[in-house]
Amino acid sequence: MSTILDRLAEIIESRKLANGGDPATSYVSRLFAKGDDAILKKIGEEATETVMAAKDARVDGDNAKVLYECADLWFHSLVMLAQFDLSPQQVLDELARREGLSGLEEKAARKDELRDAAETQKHD
Ligand SMILES: N=c1c2ncn([C@@H]3O[C@H](COP(=O)(O)OP(=O)(O)OP(=O)(O)O)[C@@H](O)[C@H]3O)c2ncn1[C@@H]1O[C@H](COP(=O)(O)O)[C@@H](O)[C@H]1O
Repeated sequence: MSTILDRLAEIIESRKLANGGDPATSYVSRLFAKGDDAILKKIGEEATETVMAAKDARVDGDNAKVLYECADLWFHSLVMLAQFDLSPQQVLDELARREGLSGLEEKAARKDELRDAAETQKHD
């Protein structure tokens, strides 16, 4: 059974100009026609709006606005993934790969790697 992420990704893919998408009738095609900068600008805007909604929710208790803005952010992230020929499944696979790996352990391992790389450079 396909998920909403798969179905949306499929619709978004069909909106690419190369697949017959029409900027006159489709918001997504319009974004593709504008290109990288317009898509990335939307991600920045939607991320900021999500942060602002979350901050406001702590004051006015309107958690629904957080959901609404987060949906906008996820949606535009799907458009960005399609622009780079990536799929939501690949993001889910990356999350699955990280399953059970503590963020703190991963961070410590990354620091060790950086330290080792710096040591190697010093001795080169
Ligand atoms: N899920 C969405 C979706 N979520 C948000 N949006 C649009 O994203 C935009 C969000 O931008 P803002 O909140 O900043 O509002 P705005 O001021 O209108 O935006 P801009 O003028 O800056 O573009 C709005 O125009 C929303 O309508 C979406 N547009 C489309 N979809 C899905 O994508 C499908 C294909 O859409 P079309 O390509 O338009 O047919 C649709 O059937 C939906 O399933």
